[in-house]
Amino acid sequence: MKYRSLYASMDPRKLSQVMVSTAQQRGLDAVLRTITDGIAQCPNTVLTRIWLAESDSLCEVCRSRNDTSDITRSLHLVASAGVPHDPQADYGRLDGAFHRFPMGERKIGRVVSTGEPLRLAGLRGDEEWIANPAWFAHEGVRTFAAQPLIFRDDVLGVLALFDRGLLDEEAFEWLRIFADYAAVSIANARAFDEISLLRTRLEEENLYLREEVTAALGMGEFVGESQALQHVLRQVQLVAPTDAAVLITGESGTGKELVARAIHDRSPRKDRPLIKVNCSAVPDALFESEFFGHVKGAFTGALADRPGRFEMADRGTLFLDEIGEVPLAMQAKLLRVLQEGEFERVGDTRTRTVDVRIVAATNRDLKREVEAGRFREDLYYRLSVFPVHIPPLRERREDIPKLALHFITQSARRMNRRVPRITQAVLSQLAAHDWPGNVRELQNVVERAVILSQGRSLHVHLQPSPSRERGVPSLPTPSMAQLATREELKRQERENIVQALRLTKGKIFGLDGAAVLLGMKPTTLASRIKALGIKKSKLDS
Ligand SMILES: Nc1ncnc2c1ncn2[C@@H]1O[C@H](COP(=O)(O)OP(=O)(O)OP(=O)(O)O)[C@@H](O)[C@H]1O
Repeated sequence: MKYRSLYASMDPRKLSQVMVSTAQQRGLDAVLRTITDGIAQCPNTVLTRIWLAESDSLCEVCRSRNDTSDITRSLHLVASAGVPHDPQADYGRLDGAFHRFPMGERKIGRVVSTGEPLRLAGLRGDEEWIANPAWFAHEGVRTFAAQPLIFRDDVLGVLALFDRGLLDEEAFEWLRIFADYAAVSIANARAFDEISLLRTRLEEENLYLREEVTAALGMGEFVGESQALQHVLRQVQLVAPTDAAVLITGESGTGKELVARAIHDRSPRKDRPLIKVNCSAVPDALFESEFFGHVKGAFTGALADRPGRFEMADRGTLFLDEIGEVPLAMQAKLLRVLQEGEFERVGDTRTRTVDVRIVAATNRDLKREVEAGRFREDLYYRLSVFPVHIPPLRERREDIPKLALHFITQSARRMNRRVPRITQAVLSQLAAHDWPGNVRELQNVVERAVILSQGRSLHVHLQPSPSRERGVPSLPTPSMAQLATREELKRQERENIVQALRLTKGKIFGLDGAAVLLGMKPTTLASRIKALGIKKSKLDS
């Protein structure tokens, strides 16, 4: 048997290369493999192995063997590599006879329990402690060396080496330095794995919560078929896949946030977060920290480092609601991050970079704000690359019945109640109202009405709408005080049904059918339609 140079084991240059390669790895498995594969390349190495102290339940091999009875820590073989004489032998296997050692048992266990290294050079192969003398002889093992892997006074495990050379003191010292370095890498890799796991868990949780919130608030679903809303939706489809900044304008409660979410959800950034800043809710003095974060001690109350909204939205979308409320001094800093993607946390000198798509919204006339000198013109143009305007509800009254029905169903479901009936009269009332608070006001009014209805017909209480006085057309409302002849009543009933059928596009059954609007059983309505000779084909006239 021909051996390589006896004293060339643990070549320091080779070891330092392995250290560099190890530093480039992140996860624990990769770090362990890099260490053992690296040492296996040193001259004379037969086999090198790492055992780490952990409980059986954390060990994959023990779990797969259903051998997780011992809940205390023992040593588990986690990495192995070598250069066998027999090319068929697999020295990378982890599940062999020496997979697990109880603490303190045999040489490996004792190195860990004492924290003392061990070097046994000049072995003959017949020493009493050797478990497999035939293997020692076959491989020509002359040295067994083991270094504890110690990180911050904690013995993590052991790095062991079976070598064909006579490992001298100096080489053994190199192995100790290497083991210290390996222990730090292992501890860091474990921390990295834990952080990755937590991050994945947080991302999953975040996704779950976002879906829950979306479902609970009925977000993401646009209701309404008016030309105006369809135009908005077409703009959303167009701009969403790009990275262009969007400025959404419209009165309060028109659905600006809904549009912002729709843009994000239809964009390539949809798997990253949409972070919202309500600029009207941030005190002037805290804007900078809110946007860019701060470092510990930057100001009174800055007890720890904190990332700002820009960092949180990295690779996602930042929704700046009420952008018109951002103070002038802050606008310059905002412009810089929009132009260069760079900023510093408050109290920090390090410049950070982010990749954020901006969607801003305002109910102010931002152009007028620019003219009045309250909003920077350059920032205005940066933000309004693609403007989207949502008209107020009073300019798209045809959306009101559908929206009302949508909110009735949604509220009833949320409150675990039967969906109350809504009559034509109530619908007329809603359609005629001016809705200064727009869709949100409609939603609130309907929600309140659903609570009061207790599962019966829906009644709403609205302040008289000024629109009536201005002669905005409303749906006919039958008056109880009016006396009518049989013929008039029949005509009114006919008109009423025709009106309801027009609103539902001829649909009788279902939650969005005319029967619900009229508060009738669908079968009764169907027979009335027949009796009154109403033809669906004539509804448009
Ligand atoms: N077309 C629509 N279909 C369904 N729901 C809508 C629609 N438009 C708005 N809403 C709902 O109305 C409520 C108000 O909408 P949103 O918060 O998006 O308005 P906003 O314009 O951002 O309001 P503000 O200016 O006060 O921030 C939300 O619950 C939203 O889901």
